[in-house]
Amino acid sequence: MPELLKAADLFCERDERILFADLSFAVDQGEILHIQGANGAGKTTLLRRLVGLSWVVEGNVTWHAPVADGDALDGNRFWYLAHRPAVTLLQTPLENLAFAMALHNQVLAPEALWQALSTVGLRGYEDVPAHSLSAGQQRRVSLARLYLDLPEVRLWLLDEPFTALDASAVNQLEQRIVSFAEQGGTVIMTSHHGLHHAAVRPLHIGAPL
Ligand SMILES: Nc1ncnc2c1ncn2[C@@H]1O[C@H](COP(=O)(O)OP(=O)(O)OP(=O)(O)O)[C@@H](O)[C@H]1O
Repeated sequence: MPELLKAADLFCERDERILFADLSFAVDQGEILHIQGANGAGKTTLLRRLVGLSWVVEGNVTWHAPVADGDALDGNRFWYLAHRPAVTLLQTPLENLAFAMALHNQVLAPEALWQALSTVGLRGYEDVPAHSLSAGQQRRVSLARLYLDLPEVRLWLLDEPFTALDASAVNQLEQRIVSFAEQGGTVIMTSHHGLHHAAVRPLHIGAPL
């Protein structure tokens, strides 16, 4: 079976500093690729390149089909949760989640959205504007997408998903990531937070920590 995602000979230079060079790796189904590195090492830049949102990384990325630099992947088949939670502050958590679904050309029953929000601890906050939520609650709005049942979404790209979460939410997200991988899903994530499981494969970029 071909790898789900393959990156070859990636090279990135910013402001005359080489962030990474000759970087090659592949990710298979059921794996969790944990991109690690110091602040500024280029983790977000790399993740954006894998999704096709970066124009500054040379090299080849293949996700079943070639993904050119600046050529976004088919968004219906993966979740990309960026470093900042993509939450529209004037919308409620429910509206944010429904909008994310619409971008995926999906319509789920409202009960499924309520359930996902409840799972991430936002019961009672479904209908308040997101600007009145705390940083951790806004992160949870973004993470609620990971609790929707979308069989065609087999890849998650998560940029620092644990940011602003309390200990129990960190624990819950760890378990969710692991169970997704155990069901054959693939996760590529950046995090300064350690994740310990047999399915985790570290990928270190930049100078040794
Ligand atoms: N738009 C930009 N223009 C110029 N340099 C940039 C730009 N975006 C990022 N950089 C630089 O690229 C380097 C890598 O940034 P990136 O956000 O990928 O790092 P990171 O490893 O994700 O860091 P952190 O752990 O702090 O989130 C940084 O030195 C940053 O200043």
